[in-house]
Amino acid sequence: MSRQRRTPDLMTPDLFAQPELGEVPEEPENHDALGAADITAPTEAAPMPPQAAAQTAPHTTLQQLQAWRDAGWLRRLDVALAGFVQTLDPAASPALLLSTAWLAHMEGRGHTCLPLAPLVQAPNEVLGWPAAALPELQASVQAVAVDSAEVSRWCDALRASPVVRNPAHQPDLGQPLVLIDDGEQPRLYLRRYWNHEQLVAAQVRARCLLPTGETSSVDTSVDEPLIRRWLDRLFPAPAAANPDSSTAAPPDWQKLACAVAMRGRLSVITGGPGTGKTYTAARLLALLLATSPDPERLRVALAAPTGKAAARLKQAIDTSLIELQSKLGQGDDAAPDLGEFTRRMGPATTLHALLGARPDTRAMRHHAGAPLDVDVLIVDEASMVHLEMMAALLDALPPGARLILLGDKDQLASVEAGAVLGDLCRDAEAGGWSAQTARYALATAGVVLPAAMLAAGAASPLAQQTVMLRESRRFAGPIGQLALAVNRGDAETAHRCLHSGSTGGDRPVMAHEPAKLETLQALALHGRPGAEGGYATYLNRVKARPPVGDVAAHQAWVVQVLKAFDTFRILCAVREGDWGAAGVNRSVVRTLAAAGLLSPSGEWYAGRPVMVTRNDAALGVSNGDIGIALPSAAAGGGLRVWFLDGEVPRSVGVSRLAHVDTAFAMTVHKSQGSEFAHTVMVLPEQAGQVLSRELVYTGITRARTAFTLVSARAGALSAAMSQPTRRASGLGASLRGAAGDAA
Ligand SMILES: Nc1ncnc2c1ncn2[C@@H]1O[C@H](COP(=O)(O)OP(=O)(O)OP(=O)(O)O)[C@@H](O)[C@H]1O
Repeated sequence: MSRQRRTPDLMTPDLFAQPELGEVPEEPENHDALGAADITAPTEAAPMPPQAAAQTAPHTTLQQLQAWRDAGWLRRLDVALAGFVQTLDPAASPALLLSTAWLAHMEGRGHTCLPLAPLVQAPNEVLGWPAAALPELQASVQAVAVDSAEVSRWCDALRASPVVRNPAHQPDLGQPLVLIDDGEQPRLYLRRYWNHEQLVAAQVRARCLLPTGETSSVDTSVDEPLIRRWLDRLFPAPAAANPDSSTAAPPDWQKLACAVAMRGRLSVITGGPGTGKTYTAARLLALLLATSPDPERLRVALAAPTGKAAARLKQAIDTSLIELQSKLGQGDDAAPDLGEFTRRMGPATTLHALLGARPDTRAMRHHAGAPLDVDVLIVDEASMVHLEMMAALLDALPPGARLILLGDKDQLASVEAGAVLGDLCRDAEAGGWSAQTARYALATAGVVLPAAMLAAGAASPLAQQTVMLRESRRFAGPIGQLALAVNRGDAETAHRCLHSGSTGGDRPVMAHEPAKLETLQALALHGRPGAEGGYATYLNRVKARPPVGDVAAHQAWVVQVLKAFDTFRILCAVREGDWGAAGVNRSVVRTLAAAGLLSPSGEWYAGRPVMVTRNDAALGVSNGDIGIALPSAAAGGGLRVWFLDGEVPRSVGVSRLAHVDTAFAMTVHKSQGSEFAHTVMVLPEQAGQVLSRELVYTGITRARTAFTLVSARAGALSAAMSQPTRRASGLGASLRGAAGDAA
């Protein structure tokens, strides 16, 4: 890594000094990526000095930032934003410029703010910079803050600038930065993220039942006996207590989750894979219908961050409702007509489509002024919803509508900034229920909440609306054990799961570490030794094309090919490099071509699997959709990319799909919301902080029946497991109402 030497005068400890004269700051570039588009320049309350002054008063802090950029520690954008701040405030202190660049860098890594004290204590860890950066970074941080006890001095330097707003005392005049020093951890925000966080916190607070029950958000019309009657019909009676056992049967968390969702306008149902989140949501819908005074008019919408996850949600809810319909009995007048409701509900959509995202603008068609036309909104895979999207969603939701968030709090957060579900579920494991909730749970669900899970002191309103499902119906075996061990950071058990037992290909969980690329290529071709699998399975089906012109047979063939492709997938931790998704894709294409299974001539060829990388409403495709290029049914018909909507295939001509990647291998990030019978997860030699516990947990839980780890380096899994990610966020503090807003 090349590195420019820093000029000696940059070592000056007093970064609060006025800027030196000399260099013109770098022109700002695409600030919109950081939300700088809504930065307004001079404000009435604090007029900015004229632009001309900026050109005569730059200083060498920018040189330092540029050197860090050249070293690859900062992005161009991070440095450009600092330069932009300096054009707004030519008197910007070095502390402000450094903080701005660090903040932008943090945003690029998924954090919504820059926490000041942790940066002083462990700058490399917070910024994710390599060890080589530590001496310079430490010198700069110490010059800014002196030591952790003096973060207040850093805050003072930031507050001195008119571009930094203190919301407790200053109205929002478009200042690009916001400093929160509210008694919790001092933290710096880009204005946009502060506004999103405030909106989410205010909405969540308003939508949750307060523990006292004395709030306008409480649905006082909750008919507890009616809910109890229906919940007892929808869920099986609890197993009779075993007289020989001293331990009580665990509560029916699913039933509790339904009861809790009936009394607020927000509820969060979290749980690992297969714990019954969608099963519960379907029962909740039946309960809402059964207890609604006007069930025919209840407007329900289903949504998820990706098209694939939305389709899975709809399918799972429909299947559950149809099963329930037969269970409840059609002859019973009191039972809601779930079949009719399923038809009326319509398809599940992506959140982008639901909110009416438009190209080239962040503004949505639906917002507080033009709210969504729904009474109940169920959002699955909520762990993938980033802060900006959650803010847009809550803004567009009518005040009286119910929002039900489903998701696994332990999964990877979105690539974009924020980990909202993780923040909302911070206390989900512990419960934290109030005495009032305990009474309500007993009255409506017959659930006795364990005493150890009741709040010791004041109960949080959000905790009253959050239920964690704890029993996996799908992952009781080795994949579940491995996922659990990873989640706990228990490397020994994870290693035992991966390496004990026979060496044949029949074990559900296996590992090759350290592995060679040839091992991965062999897996891609035929799956595990002795078991059918790999990409040969679907490619052999591609070859069995039905006679040209037979449209029905063609349709059935397309469905078979697409389903066969979904039985096996390679997931990579990173995109670049030999062990990244791009390199593995190239290598797999070569392997399959050498085996005579593919004829990759040019960009498009029969059997090429692709992932859509950009939403395109006109084509009806969403970012993350996966399709396969296959010839159309007609004679001489060209290649089209076929996608599956439930059981129904649809296609788009290849020439119209400009934004796609080959999808033999995809990143773990992109695989969220999908499952494959056999999942192979590839870990590279080097991945630094990208290799996190959440990443490997997410990869493992994509596997339905078999999981294979292919690691370029021995010990990479253990290293990843020891690295849980905690995204910097002030949402928890904002939910507690710690930070007010003067505007
Ligand atoms: N209480 C239950 N009784 C019987 N079967 C159940 C129960 N809860 C869930 N299941 C079954 O377990 C399976 C997994 O449930 P479901 O798909 O709802 O889990 P999930 O948490 O939504 O999974 P994912 O993480 O994949 O979204 C389904 O087949 C479902 O029908």
